[in-house]
Amino acid sequence: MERHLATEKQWLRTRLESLIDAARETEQKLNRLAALELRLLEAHEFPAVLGILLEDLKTGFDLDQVALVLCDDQNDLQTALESHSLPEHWPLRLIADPAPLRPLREPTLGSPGDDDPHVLDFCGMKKLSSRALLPLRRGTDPIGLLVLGSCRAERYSTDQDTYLLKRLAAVVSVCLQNTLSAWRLREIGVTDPLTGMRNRRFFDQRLQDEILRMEREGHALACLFVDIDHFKRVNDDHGHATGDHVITAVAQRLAHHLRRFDLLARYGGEEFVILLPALEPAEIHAVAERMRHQVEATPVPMDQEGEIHVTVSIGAARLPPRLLKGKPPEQRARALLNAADQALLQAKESGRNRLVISQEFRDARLT
Ligand SMILES: Nc1nc2c(ncn2[C@@H]2O[C@H](COP(=O)(O)OP(=O)(O)OP(=O)(O)O)[C@@H](O)[C@H]2O)c(=O)[nH]1
Repeated sequence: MERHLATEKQWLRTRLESLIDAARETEQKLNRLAALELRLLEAHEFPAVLGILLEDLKTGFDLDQVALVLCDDQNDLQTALESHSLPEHWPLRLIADPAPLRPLREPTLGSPGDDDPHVLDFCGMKKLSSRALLPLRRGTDPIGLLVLGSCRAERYSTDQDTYLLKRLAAVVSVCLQNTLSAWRLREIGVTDPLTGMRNRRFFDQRLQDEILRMEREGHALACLFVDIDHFKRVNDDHGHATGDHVITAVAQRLAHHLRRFDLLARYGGEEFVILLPALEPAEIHAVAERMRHQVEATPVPMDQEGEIHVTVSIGAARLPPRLLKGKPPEQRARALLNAADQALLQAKESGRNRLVISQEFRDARLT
């Protein structure tokens, strides 16, 4: 009898210890999940949010795959992501039409099946033994799908409780929406509403960055001021709305000649400013001439009243890497802008529809 009791006591002790171990493990998991959610809520930009989801979640929770599908139904998420140059190996797919995600309303656990949305083809679902599909939603609208995958079949089974996964999906949904909203707000603040090009505020920030970059990388920086000639006449003869249309068309013609990392901004009224890093004097001359010539040669078609011919005057300056080296970036920026502005004035005074390159630029040719 005594022996029997001792065995039972031992069995109970072992059982209790294993329950305590399981509870401890669950508590640790909960703490890790809470910490990850907190980091997500504190992250404000896409690289941070996506890095937490696609890398930290995978390593921190011992998963074999974490992939993300996001709906880009307003066509700007791609632009937002491209502005950050994210790692190419991240398993991330954008879809324009959220329809394939609509049937998924709750987390779906178990082994990958033929019913899984076909938009998951990209993330190697076939190699997984179990997966959790977490629908991301704004109210009832799908905004994406988070996939957690494992090579262990028991990791996600159909009978598992989904409370924590639902909570994670809700936090991820809110974070992704907030990040996109913040990006959209920032974009509005730095975009010219008429032309869709960058505005002066963005240009001023970028100019400082480019000056610092030129110091680091040792290349030159060119600035072009471009002003539509006799623009007042366009407004007077055709009305303000037509004038707006012409400003937008000229902006598009100028933008056509830029490289990915050049910058075109509307500086004000009918004046644009362009930054061209790392170009030789002859290249600056060539690109500015191409812009001037294209505006002259391509009249702006109007809806009802034929087309409008306009020309532009361009003032250019190039700050060579060694010029004003060691001076504060603001001083170098001001010198570059003043030189380009003076050149524009000369282009206007000497007859318009022409390119003038500042004296600094000519001096730089000798260095
Ligand atoms: N439609 C339209 N007109 C604008 C806008 N901003 C400024 N303008 C007009 O642009 C004209 C600029 O005129 P001016 O600065 O006298 O210069 P200009 O007639 O272009 O002559 P030059 O620059 O000397 O060749 C003014 O009539 C402004 O009212 C805008 O956003 N839309």
